[in-house]
Amino acid sequence: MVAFDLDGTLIDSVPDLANAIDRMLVDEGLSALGEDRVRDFVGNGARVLVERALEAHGLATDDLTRVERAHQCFLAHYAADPSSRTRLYPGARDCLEGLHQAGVVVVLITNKPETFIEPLLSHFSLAEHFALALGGDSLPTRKPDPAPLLFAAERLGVAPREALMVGDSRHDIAAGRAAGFRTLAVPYGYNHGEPIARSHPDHIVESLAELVVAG
Ligand SMILES: O=C(O)COP(=O)(O)O
Ligand SMILES: [Mg+2]
Repeated sequence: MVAFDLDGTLIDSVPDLANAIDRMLVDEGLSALGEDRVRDFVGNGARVLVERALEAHGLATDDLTRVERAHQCFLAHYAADPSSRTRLYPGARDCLEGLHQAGVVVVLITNKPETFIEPLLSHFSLAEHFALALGGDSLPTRKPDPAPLLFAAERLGVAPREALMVGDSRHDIAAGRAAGFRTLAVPYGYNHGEPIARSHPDHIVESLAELVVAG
């Protein structure tokens, strides 16, 4: 079984995430931050993304009324336009098709809210590749907690040591290691501005086109 992360691994979604964050900020009377700033905030789900954008404006995130209003505002903007600027990374489709042809079970484990998974996978005609897709709010905990990975392995009857987690961020590598999966990282995604090598994944590939299925 191969478990893929979504944002920063299969799709370059920051242009649409940043657009929705910036629209939310303008609605809140704040200035837009732009893609380069927002890129480093992605990885721990929508609410944390919103909190980091507010913090970047020096606002305290213990104002729960403001955070919740901003969160709902971001979700509405992102729901209205989740894919028009988002691109599939080179090699992603070939990799998924190759795994499919090799008979490998593929699942999606993202920290993105579950509601956005289906529209994005449909937009890129990728839904058929995934036996299971879990979002950041599908279970009580999300990556770096191993729970979604272990849930997927159990649901599909796969031993964790026979599974591989593929991702772009330290949260993917930490979750994979904690679940007993092997880990493979791509260096082109979003990792809070840090090189993913610092997380010591078992493998790093420059492109998913290089992903070789072992065993
Ligand atoms: O939405 C996020 O924060 C990150 O999503 P990902 O887990 O697919 O990278
Ligand atoms: Mg990611």
